[in-house]
Amino acid sequence: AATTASTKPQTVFTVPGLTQIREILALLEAPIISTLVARAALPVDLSLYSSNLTLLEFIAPRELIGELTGRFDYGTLEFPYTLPGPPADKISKVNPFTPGTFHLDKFTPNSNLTVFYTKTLIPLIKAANEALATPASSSSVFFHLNNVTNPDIDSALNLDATLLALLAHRSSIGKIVGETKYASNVTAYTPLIKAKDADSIRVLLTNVAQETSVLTEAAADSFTFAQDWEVAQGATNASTTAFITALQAAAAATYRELIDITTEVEIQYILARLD
Ligand SMILES: O=C(O)C(=O)C[C@]1(C(=O)O)C=C[C@@H](O)C=C1
Repeated sequence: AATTASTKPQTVFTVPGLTQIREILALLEAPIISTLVARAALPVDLSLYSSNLTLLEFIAPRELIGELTGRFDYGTLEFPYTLPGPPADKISKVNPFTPGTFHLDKFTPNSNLTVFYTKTLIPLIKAANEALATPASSSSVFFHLNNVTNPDIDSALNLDATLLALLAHRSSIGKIVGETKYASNVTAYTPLIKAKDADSIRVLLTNVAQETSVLTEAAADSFTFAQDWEVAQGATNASTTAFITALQAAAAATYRELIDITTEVEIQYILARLD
């Protein structure tokens, strides 16, 4: 049999099982929460996220260089079928899930995420930062920079970009979760896809117990990471500070949004599965 085999090596990747893909989602939680905590240790200047959207101006050239230098040319999603591009999400004008794209290395592929980040999460991060036991004029927890008009803006924007990229990456894995769920129940999904019945697909793929478990883990880890920052500063009441409470609120909002967007990506993916 070996002599008749194609000379072209061909790897067939199997669709991961639900346990496996959930483990991957779980492993992304620590970097997300720890970046969130590190970001909350720096001040938030709201003007960088509102009128002129300086954060997006900061990110745009990085994305452009990534594109021009081929850093996003990592190939197509290697599953045993042709992946169609799910349609644009409800805010984007352009398709944020281009055919074959898996990692979505870009920082801002999903407008829902960007809007959530700038409008909802940034105010929560600001509240957490202001609850830190540090002088209001200080630029950071451990040191003081004397240019108060520039409170470590570049560090803050770098952490914003990293956090956005992690959130985008986690959400894009919804495509794989979608494939896992479709593959394990083709007979149930097929008629719903043919009927374009997004609501029933949502009901079929939602798992409230798993969501509770994901949210509980995020709450526990945000507590631990935030407490570590307080301990490092020598806080005596390190487990009950306003910073920890505020940080946990930010983490809870982040994970609620992540589950919602991941669910939406799963639905969009499955809807296009038979195209
Ligand atoms: O683990 C799953 O079953 C998923 O679909 C992923 C996920 C999540 O984002 O963590 C999303 C929707 C489900 O209701 C539960 C969890």
